[in-house]
Amino acid sequence: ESLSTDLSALLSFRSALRGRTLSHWNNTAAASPCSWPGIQCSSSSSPTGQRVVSLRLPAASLSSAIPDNTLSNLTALRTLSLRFNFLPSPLPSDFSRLSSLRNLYLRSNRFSGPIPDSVLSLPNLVRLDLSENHFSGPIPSAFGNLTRLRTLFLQGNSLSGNIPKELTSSPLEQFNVSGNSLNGSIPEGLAKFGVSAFAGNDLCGKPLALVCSEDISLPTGTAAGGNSSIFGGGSGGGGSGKRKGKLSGGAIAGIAIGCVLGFLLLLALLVCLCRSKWNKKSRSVNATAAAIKDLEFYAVKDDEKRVAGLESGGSSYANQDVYSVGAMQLPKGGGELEVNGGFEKKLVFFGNSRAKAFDLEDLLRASAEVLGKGTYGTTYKAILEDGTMVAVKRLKDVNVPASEYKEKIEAIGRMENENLGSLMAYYYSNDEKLLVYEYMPMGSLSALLHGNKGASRTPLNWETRAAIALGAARGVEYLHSQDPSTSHGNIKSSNILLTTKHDARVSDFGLASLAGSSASSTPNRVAGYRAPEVTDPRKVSQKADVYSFGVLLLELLTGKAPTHSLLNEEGIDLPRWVQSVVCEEWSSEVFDLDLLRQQAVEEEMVRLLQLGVDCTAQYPDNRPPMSEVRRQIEEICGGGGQLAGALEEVKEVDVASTL
Ligand SMILES: Nc1ncnc2c1ncn2[C@@H]1O[C@H](COP(=O)(O)OP(=O)(O)OP(=O)(O)O)[C@@H](O)[C@H]1O
Repeated sequence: ESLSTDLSALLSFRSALRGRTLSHWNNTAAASPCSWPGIQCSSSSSPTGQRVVSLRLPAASLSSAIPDNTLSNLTALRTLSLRFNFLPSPLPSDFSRLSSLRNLYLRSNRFSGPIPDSVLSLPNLVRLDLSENHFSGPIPSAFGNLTRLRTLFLQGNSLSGNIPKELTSSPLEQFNVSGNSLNGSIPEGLAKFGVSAFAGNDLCGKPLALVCSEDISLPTGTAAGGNSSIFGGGSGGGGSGKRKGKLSGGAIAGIAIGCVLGFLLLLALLVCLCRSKWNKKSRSVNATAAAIKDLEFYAVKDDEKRVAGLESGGSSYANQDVYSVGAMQLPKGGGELEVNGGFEKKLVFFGNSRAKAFDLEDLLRASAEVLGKGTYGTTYKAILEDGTMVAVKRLKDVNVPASEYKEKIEAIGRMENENLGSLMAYYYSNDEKLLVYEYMPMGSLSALLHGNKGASRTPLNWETRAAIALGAARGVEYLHSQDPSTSHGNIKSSNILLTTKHDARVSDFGLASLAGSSASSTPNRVAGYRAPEVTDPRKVSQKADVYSFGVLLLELLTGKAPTHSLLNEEGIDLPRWVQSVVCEEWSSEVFDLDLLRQQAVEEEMVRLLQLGVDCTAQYPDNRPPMSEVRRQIEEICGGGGQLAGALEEVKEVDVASTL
């Protein structure tokens, strides 16, 4: 068994299932599947050699049953996440071959029937999530044999019967069976998981307020019929005639206790009902807070992209994959934000067509990944249950009153142009400000230019760069045309997002004026784009935008980020570096090597470079307006017709391999 066994297992899995993510699994590009989306391998220096150890395909539109002899051949697999798909039963019968499996996440699929024996025979399972499926029948007592099991999520199925007491022999730390058809008493050792772990069943015993009937021991006098027991003196039969027709002291006490218990039960039921209603209402907000705290934790802890759940670690709908990432444990339960003030606990959508396409609850259920931390907050990619992908920006340190905030965000939402990133919705509370954008699958120009330096990357040709420059110029020109005081304030390559056709969309506009004081401490990567006259980044202008756009043009042509180490070593910025080289001679030295291969377009490249230099003039008045910049780019690059041709060509490029 080796990586090649894993490769063929994955290929047979791919041909049997054909999901969205699987179409990016490219067997011709590499003999190793380790760089395919969703796959992680062990290091080649590990004792067993390089093997596939993690397969994560959340919300990948997988909808047919997994056949035998596919996944089960990934015998070194430790984590398998197939949550939020449409997978039906059965699991492959050879599933138990995955004996190294630690984490199995199958939440929100269409699995039905009894919980499969093959899962119960995975001896090393630590985390198991089978929630939100259609599993039925009893909870097998064999769970008790999984001696390492720490997380067991079975909520939202149709399981029936008792909760086996054997479960208490597993070292469970997380447990949830809510929303099934279970009955009987809750085994004592599980009471610590709280009411929410058991709600929505017919269960009794701690932690529920419903006391099991066998625990209610009433005085004997109340229980028996017989000739004189309840009318007698409680001693059974020997009552005097005087007492006939009267209740004995014991009977009265019994009835009184019965009444009190009955009342308590009723009260408990009422409390349960109210709580579940309240929980439903408040979960969204609390979960957002807790979830985002979780995500934040990851963003802070590790800059790498990590798959995380956008769900509350503390609620019954707890995180799953998050817990399997490395050895880190997320803080649980915490993160409850007290939200005050009159605001609507819902997403506010823009535009009619997309109105209410999803709600906050959907967003909270989405799986999420940190895309990056920017000036105004952290951005996450969230995959909704139906597969829709959105980018969610959590703003930090917003420094304007609510009314002004809403007004500004709504002004941003009203802007529509094919070269502007589209703001779909926002969420506002005192503690959380979220912006939901359309997700751009190709990522940013920054990633495209500087992301992949390996041999496998596809160089970005002149036509593509010119088309991106023109699209971005059109987007910024549109913004500037709204009002002389409207400006972007943060033009840079990570804010130029690309569609799969490499169309440029300018994003992040309008946020500068909302930012709090912390945004004024400029990170290096932003500083390179900033016009020299800008001292407070919150006070932006159209002329300052033109300067930043000029830096962007120079970046496109030189392939150097404004923070490039070469520039830092020389202690100068990109515009000055370009000028210093160019002044000596209009040499091709400045251009990206990838561009120099296209000798034929050097003249155009030089003209665009000159435009970049003009835009980055020291004095704002010497910079051309954006409409002029756009016009010149059109002229230099041959306008619509030629670019359209270039785009057609770009479509052919394997988009996945360009990043
Ligand atoms: N809608 C989106 N689709 C895809 N990727 C996005 C989207 N929005 C942002 N990103 C990417 O997420 C990352 C973080 O974005 P974010 O806007 O938070 O920070 P930034 O662009 O690096 O800095 P700043 O906040 O100063 O704009 C960036 O790499 C950005 O390109």
